Amino acid sequence: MTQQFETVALIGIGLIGSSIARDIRHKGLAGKIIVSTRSQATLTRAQELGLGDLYTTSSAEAVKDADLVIVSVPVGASGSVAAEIAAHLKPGAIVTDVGSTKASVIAQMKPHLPDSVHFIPGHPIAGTEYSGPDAGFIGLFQGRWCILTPPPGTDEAAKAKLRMFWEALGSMVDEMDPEHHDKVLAIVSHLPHIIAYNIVGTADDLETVTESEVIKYSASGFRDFTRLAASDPTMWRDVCLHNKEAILEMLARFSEDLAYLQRAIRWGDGEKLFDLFTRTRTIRRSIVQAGQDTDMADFGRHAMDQKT
Ligand SMILES: NC(=O)C1=CN([C@@H]2O[C@H](COP(=O)(O)OP(=O)(O)OC[C@H]3O[C@@H](n4cnc5c(N)ncnc54)[C@H](O)[C@@H]3O)[C@@H](O)[C@H]2O)C=CC1
Ligand SMILES: O=C(O)C(=O)Cc1ccc(O)cc1
Repeated sequence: MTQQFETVALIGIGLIGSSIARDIRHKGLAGKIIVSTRSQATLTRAQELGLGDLYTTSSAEAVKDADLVIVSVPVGASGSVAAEIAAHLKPGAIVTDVGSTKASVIAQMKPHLPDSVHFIPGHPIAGTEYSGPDAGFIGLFQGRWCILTPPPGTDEAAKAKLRMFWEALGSMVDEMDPEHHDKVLAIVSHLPHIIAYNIVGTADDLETVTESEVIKYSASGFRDFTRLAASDPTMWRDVCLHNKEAILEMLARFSEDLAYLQRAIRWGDGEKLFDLFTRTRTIRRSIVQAGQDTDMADFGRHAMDQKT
């Protein structure tokens, strides 16, 4: 594939940042990759893995010659990263992010960024429950959606360049307004994680009652929840705090529907249960048909052998 950017700066080099680094290198999309992260230990690990060409703990230093800056940090840290890099960005650079929430990231970052750069927030809908630079792998974004939430009036050429970048990583790209993104992601991603954290927590509280049978028999539906509930605590704390309104709205809807289900069970209303379970099965089948059911964690474990 041909080079798309002279210099790319990656701020944050965990699961997502390091997967992007591996893909950029693998596909030859940039002349130079600059890796920056706050902690020296993570930076040293990124260097050992050979994820970039230059390494620095200073995000200001990292961005100064970059044509594309990708911020891949927990959403609660977006504002401080924007404040650190703002005065050092190259005019004409594209600044993007990969955060799981969008309205809050825009509110945190935009006020700091100069008009001389193109700020185009993004969110690849691809990941695993693992984190850190070792967890990334080539091909994470292949066949996955990436949602861009460009502010009104965003330069079309810059948007097209970023779109081409994600397409080169194998993604399908969509555009949305940030509030809509946050509502959609609240139901398809944030709520499932919160439900998983909750059910695993409840089971853990019951351990004295169940005498460790939860662990022993966990090759059942519970096991699927434990995968999601093993996701990074910092990342998911930030998602909850930064998509509060949409998550609370979806949780309220969820609780109402759960009460309906509870009532159907209490009153032995088999028809209601059967109808719901039939409807949901159709949804699963359409997801499988659309090819969106790959177990990313298994794929990740397999692909981690490839490294860079
Ligand atoms: N994990 C997943 O499955 C997905 C995560 N995302 C989003 O991607 C972003 C990054 O997530 P992951 O790569 O999974 O996290 P991670 O925990 O694997 O990596 C986070 C990186 O950010 C660095 N970092 C933390 N605070 C920082 C700061 N203030 N300044 C500079 N670097 C800092 C850490 O050292 C680490 O390198 C998050 O916003 C998350 O919401 C998006 C799609 C999927
Ligand atoms: O591991 C999983 O099943 C995920 O759902 C990965 C994921 C986590 C957060 C995102 O914002 C997007 C994708």
